Amino acid sequence: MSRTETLTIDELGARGDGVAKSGDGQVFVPYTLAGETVTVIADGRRAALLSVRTPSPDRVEPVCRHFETCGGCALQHMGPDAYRTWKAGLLDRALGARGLDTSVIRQAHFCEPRTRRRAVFSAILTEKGVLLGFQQAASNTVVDIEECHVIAPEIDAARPALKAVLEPLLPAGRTVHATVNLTLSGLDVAVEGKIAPDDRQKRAAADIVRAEGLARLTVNGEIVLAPKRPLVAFDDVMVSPPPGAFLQAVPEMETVMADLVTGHMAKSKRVADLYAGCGTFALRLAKSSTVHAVEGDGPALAALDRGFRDNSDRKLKPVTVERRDLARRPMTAHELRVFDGVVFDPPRAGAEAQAREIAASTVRRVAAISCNPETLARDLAILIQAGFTLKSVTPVDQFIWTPHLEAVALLERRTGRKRHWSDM
Ligand SMILES: C[S@@+](CC[C@H](N)C(=O)[O-])C[C@H]1O[C@@H](n2cnc3c(N)ncnc32)[C@H](O)[C@@H]1O
Repeated sequence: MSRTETLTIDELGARGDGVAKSGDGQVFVPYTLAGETVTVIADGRRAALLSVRTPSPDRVEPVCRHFETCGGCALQHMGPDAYRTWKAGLLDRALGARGLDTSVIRQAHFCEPRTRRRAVFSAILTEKGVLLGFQQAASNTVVDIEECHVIAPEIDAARPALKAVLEPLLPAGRTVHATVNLTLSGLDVAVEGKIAPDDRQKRAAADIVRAEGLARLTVNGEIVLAPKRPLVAFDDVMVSPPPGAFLQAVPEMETVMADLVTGHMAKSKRVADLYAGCGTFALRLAKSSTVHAVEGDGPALAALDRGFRDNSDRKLKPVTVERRDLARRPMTAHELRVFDGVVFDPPRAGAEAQAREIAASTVRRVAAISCNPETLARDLAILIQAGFTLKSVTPVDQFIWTPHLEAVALLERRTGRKRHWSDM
């Protein structure tokens, strides 16, 4: 049953919500800051903010008119200094909770607003036309945004064109997702959802794609029109990503991460790049090492492979590819014996099974990239137990105003383990 309460916020939790004591337990209050006294409507452990009675000195006016309605950002009400301290501290907390050495955490890198080159919009056709934006926090409601301070200006400016493309494709009332990647050739738009547009609908959408100068439009993986081949550059290696491809969110932050990874692998002759995507790291590493790229997504791996073959003038060392589900079938310690370096960059759930195999292998140098400090800390602990030393961990904030934090960890050990992890 919901109740109105006045609470004092003790701290921000890992998801950016204020945490307050209430009765015997804790209550989480979004859009609050440590030290604030707030009035809320609480329902169990969640509470909705009614008013801020005593604002924190760190409180600022949010830059976006949709803040608190659109579920995209959680922390625009926090001043930049406090935000940066809190954000970098997420890594400190996650590593500290596992008893790991936090003194090796390096200075964080922060992206600027309006730099994200990949956006996953929600869209729905209503009586008012197409609504395009992000889903309200903890709800299916699509917030029709009129501005966004996170995405690149090219994507923000294309919102009317995107609505026009979607209008002929959408049945009324059906929510779809449109992944928009800003590529060197223009916008690559991949629509996914329970829709099956007929030829007439696709022709109408294609006309708008052409008129608006979009690079490509696909619906559920099928090309509607591709006037240009979408291209991205991993340094000077050009790759054509598949529809809706995973790309690191902010190009400048990708460069920071890639420099860390390639610098750490500089002495490794044979590198395994696990969870390789379209080759963000693999194709850069191939400048100085032979690379075996392993990835679960077939189209991403095909793009990586073609990127390698199409860039023969870049004098890359050999790159081999393998499609594999690394959660179910991690590369074994035995398979890893031929590599002196391993890079792994898993999704949020981390790479526990894979980390155990690396721990049991003879691999001596590892770069672990992660967008989840908690699973990263778990996977690092497995490696450290097996004799690796954590040389550095660098926080990279490419998800401004959200509680998501990327990090690059670099590890080394003198000799590889001989025993399997199950012996431990
Ligand atoms: C965080 S992305 C990193 C991609 C790439 N390293 C990059 O920087 O662009 C994680 C990648 O893991 C892949 N992936 C997710 N689950 C996987 C699994 N079980 N086995 C293999 N690859 C998986 C995704 O398709 C995605 O390409």
